[in-house]
Amino acid sequence: MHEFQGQAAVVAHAVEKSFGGRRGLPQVDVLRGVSFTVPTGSMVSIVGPSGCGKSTLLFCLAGLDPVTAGNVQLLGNDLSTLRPGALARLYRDRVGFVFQSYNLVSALNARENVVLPKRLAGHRVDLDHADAVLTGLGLADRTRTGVNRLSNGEQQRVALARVLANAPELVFADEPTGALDSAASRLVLGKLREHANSGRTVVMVTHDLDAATLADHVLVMRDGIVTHMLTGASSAQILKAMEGNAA
Ligand SMILES: Nc1ncnc2c1ncn2[C@@H]1O[C@H](COP(=O)(O)OP(=O)(O)OP(=O)(O)O)[C@@H](O)[C@H]1O
Repeated sequence: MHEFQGQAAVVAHAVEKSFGGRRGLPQVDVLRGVSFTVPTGSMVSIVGPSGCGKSTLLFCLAGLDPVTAGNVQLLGNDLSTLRPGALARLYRDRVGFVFQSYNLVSALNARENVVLPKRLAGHRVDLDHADAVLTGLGLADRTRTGVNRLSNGEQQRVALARVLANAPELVFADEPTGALDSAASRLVLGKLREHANSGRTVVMVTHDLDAATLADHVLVMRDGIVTHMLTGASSAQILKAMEGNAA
């Protein structure tokens, strides 16, 4: 169970993650043995009730938080042995993470936020390309606006543009439509779907079951485990799996 066919962009094997348990803090076991494979060129959604461990799983898969037990392979790299410099290079060249909290630089405008990773890496920056990516996300008239003057939904799209502008092989996105209205959500999801259609890989956490159906595969979680792995699922099928978990 929980195996997809195809070459793997991410492999999770018996992943466990606990917080606390030291200095008198109670131990919280958030991930309790999660195994699955994300095939290259696919889009995968992770759904489940609030607090079931979706964001924690995404951070562990992305190498941004160490696992307590088990193992993650990211684009063929074993995260348990990967040196910090190598992980930084993966993020510079091959992987992008869209944070739920955006993590934009508030003193810069939208286009400068988009080119910032390239600037920091000392690479040539292409502001016209940044504008084109922002325009594709409905932000044509916001490219030169300071991000501290943008709405939450606009900032969320700038954060996605910053990742997509680098065309990484693998994108992690934590609730990428959380602050968006339905029209902007459609734009964002369309771009993520396009990204996967071009042979790249997208792993997305979402509360929105309609959004989840755009993915090739849907992982349904409950209490730190993956209970269902659905392929080509409708929102009714996802809901049924989640309701089965709640019963
Ligand atoms: N650093 C931490 N220390 C202690 N507990 C944590 C920490 N991070 C997360 N948790 C706990 O882990 C559990 C899962 O959190 P997580 O954010 O992964 O859930 P989620 O499914 O993404 O929730 P939501 O849908 O509400 O965003 C929660 O009970 C949370 O309180």
